Amino acid sequence: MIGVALLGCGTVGSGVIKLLQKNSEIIDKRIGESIVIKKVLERDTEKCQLLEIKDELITQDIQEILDDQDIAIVVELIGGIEPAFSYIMAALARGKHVVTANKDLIAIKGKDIFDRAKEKGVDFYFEASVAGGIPIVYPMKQSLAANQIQEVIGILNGTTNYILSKMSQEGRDFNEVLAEAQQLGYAESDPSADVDGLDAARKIAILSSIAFNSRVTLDDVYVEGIRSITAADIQYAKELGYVIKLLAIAKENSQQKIEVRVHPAFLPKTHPMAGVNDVFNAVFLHGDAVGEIMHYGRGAGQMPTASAVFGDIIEIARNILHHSNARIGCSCYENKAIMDIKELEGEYYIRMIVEDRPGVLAGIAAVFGNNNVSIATVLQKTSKQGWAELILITHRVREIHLRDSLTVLKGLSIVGEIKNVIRLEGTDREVD
Ligand SMILES: NC(=O)C1=CN([C@@H]2O[C@H](COP(=O)(O)OP(=O)(O)OC[C@H]3O[C@@H](n4cnc5c(N)ncnc54)[C@H](OP(=O)(O)O)[C@@H]3O)[C@@H](O)[C@H]2O)C=CC1
Ligand SMILES: N[C@@H](CC=O)C(=O)O
Ligand code: NA
Repeated sequence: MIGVALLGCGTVGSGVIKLLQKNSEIIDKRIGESIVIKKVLERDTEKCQLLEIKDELITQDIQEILDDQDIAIVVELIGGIEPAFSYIMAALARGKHVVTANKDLIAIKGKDIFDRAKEKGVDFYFEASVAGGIPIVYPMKQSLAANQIQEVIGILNGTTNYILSKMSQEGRDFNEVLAEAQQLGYAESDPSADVDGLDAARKIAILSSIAFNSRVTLDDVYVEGIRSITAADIQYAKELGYVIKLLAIAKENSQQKIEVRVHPAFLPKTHPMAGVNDVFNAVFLHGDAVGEIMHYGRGAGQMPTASAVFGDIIEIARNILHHSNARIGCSCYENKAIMDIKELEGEYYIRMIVEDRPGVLAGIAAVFGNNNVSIATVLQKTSKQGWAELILITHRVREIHLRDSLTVLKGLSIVGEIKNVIRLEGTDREVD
């Protein structure tokens, strides 16, 4: 028997219990030993009772779990930084193995946790923390371990992908779709973490650390969310042959600097990630040996996330049975610099309101030209009371030059408003 304690009986915790109730026979046969839930920490005991968990298993006291010698694996599913961090550190200190889905914690406190796990010779697994049910953490640490990873591009947040998909395909309103995503159990307890890009930033911090063997924390990630995306931007993207996705991007350049950012992006309709819709996530990566690969599946939701959590429990159980715990630890043995977003080079979509009269376009083009920004595409749209909407796509330019141009343009009387600026991604992809 391998004893497990669950901390938290919310969306994911309940999923883990349901999965064991449904598939315990097959799980136990695959491991060669039975997995038994010995305790569930939950402040709202009614939630557990609904799942037909025996009353005596439910506790509100973490000490009962820490002191129980029969509990080998602690599964943290309460979320947030505290008390999750203290509970995990205490469990590791007691020689217990830990599984978590908590990307908030790993992206900030990862180093402390990995150090403690190493010191105690125990396992710390976190597959569900990135892209929910999609296997990506373990494959990167294991199956792809012989590769130098050059880039990782992810759609890593189910809630925002669901919102953008519904806005794009059904023309629905942002707030209405967000409420639906919350209802479906996709969103974080504070959904601004999803909408403002923080959740995806935490996940790409974790993947970058694994990919480039250097600790990347949440503070290192440049972040923009999706609140600025309007129906007009989505429509122009379609007209120009793109879709808008919230992308999480990590690359290593030739000077071993790490570029790590989360922002909405225009992605060509032909890109493999352009068809990733609704709550689905995808991680697209390039390794020097494997070439391009894409992992695709449900990035949020009760049972997909429980699937990833349980995969970790099973792996640890096997390690316990074969006395092989702590085989796969943290691989951040380098200390690489992080690139400033202003050093970025890329193509940009710009939507602005300008005066609709002769010479205006030439004036705007001159500002861009003077700042080394070359324009690839210009569209002029609806003209209202002397004002027109101008859509521009740049060639590949330095972000600092684009920002300088926009600062000058904002000061011109011919420019009413810069409505939005969105980066393009995946336009230079070479298919090998
Ligand atoms: N939902 C998803 O699709 C995914 C979630 N995750 C991650 O999984 C974790 C859990 O998420 P999720 O299940 O959605 O969250 P929920 O809010 O549904 O569940 C968390 C549960 O933990 C309980 N809890 C919180 N603090 C304590 C505490 N101090 N003591 C006892 N119980 C506590 C909460 O009770 P109460 O309600 O009373 O606060 C709640 O029942 C998070 O880290 C999240 O980021 C990862 C991938 C996908
Ligand atoms: N809120 C997250 C849940 C999984 O991490 C998301 O929407 O992807
Ligand atoms: Na995962």
